[in-house]
Amino acid sequence: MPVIPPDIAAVADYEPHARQRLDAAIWASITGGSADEHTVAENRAAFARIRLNNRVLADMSGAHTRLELCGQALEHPILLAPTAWHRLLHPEGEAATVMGASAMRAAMVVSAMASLPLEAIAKRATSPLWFQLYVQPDRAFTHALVQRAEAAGYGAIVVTIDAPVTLRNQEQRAGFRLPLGIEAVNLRGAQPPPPPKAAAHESEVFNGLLAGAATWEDIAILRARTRLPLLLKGIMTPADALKGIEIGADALIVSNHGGRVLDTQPASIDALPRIAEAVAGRVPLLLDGGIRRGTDVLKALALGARAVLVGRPVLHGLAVGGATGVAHVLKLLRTELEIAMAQTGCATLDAIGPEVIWRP
Ligand SMILES: Cc1cc2nc3c(=O)[nH]c(=O)nc-3n(C[C@H](O)[C@H](O)[C@H](O)COP(=O)(O)O)c2cc1C
Ligand SMILES: CCCCCCC(=O)C(=O)O
Repeated sequence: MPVIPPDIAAVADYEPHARQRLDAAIWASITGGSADEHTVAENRAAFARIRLNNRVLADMSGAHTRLELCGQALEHPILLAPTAWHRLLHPEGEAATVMGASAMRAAMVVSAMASLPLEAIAKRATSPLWFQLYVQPDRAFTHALVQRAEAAGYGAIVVTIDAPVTLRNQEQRAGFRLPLGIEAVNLRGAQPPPPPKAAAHESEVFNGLLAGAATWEDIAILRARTRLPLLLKGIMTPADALKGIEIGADALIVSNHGGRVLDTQPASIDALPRIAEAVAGRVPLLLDGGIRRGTDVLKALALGARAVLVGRPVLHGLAVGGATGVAHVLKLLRTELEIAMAQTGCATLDAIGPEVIWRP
């Protein structure tokens, strides 16, 4: 049984312990963002800028954090964001993560790039599991993968739409390579993308990397093919949010991919209010990027999100303490959320509204 280091009082305290345990290139790969990492920093800075109003003497009897989302009853609004290759961080990989998530009754979004078979992960789950999809250049394979997730009992499909190409300089400088024996096992057997047609002087982005990239047309096809709720992850503008609703998405995830895609995008929490205004309650919004405190969860809910997802802190917990570390990270966040609800006089998630945000 791994012991949680005694100096851990908040999720950020896991970070130095995880760094100590991990190879430097793996650390760079999970911590890093895109290019100069302005958006990574901004995701945190934006939460810190938002101020809260306290409310005193509220009746908190019967207080709870339960909610319903995409047809599923959840104990609390803190989900595990999809993240690739958990065996990089712990020998049991996603099997440990899902046990930690289940212990805290947290819904987990399993990455298309998971390092264990999606069926094996599902067998260990006792809390809701959703499957995250990257549309593969091999579309027949993509649709078969969705069917596998349906058959294994996943409760929703989350299509990530913001990362057809990325620029990860910290990862490149550290020379990150997947170690032998760790791979995205669920993508085995997909036809590789067509070889780049570009000659040396031509664009390897337009003629190579983007070959087979998804478009809105693919989302419409997926919508028609799955009976599961379909979520789009990577929405950062009202225009894309409205397009997603038009195409039949059941929920939208406001996300800049933890600052790992387009550097100098705004913080996801800063993008949320305008998207919430445009969406006007037609579909639920979720948010990720920089959630490190229960007060961050409360702020996201106050500004229009129904739930949040957490990325890196879960990976830090996994690296330090396996399933126990994951469960502890979730427990810390949930307890902090409950404290923040008590201090702002909100007995339920529905009671968390814009008035908890302090305005000058
Ligand atoms: C190491 C790592 C791997 C990730 N892998 C995926 C992935 O496979 N699919 C995906 O949609 N998002 C992926 N993401 C993005 C997360 O789902 C999420 O958007 C982001 O981590 C949220 O920000 P946070 O880390 O500040 O909580 C990854 C993020 C990290 C840090
Ligand atoms: C071309 C993008 C590959 C990304 C693999 C996993 C992921 O999403 C990440 O952020 O890392």
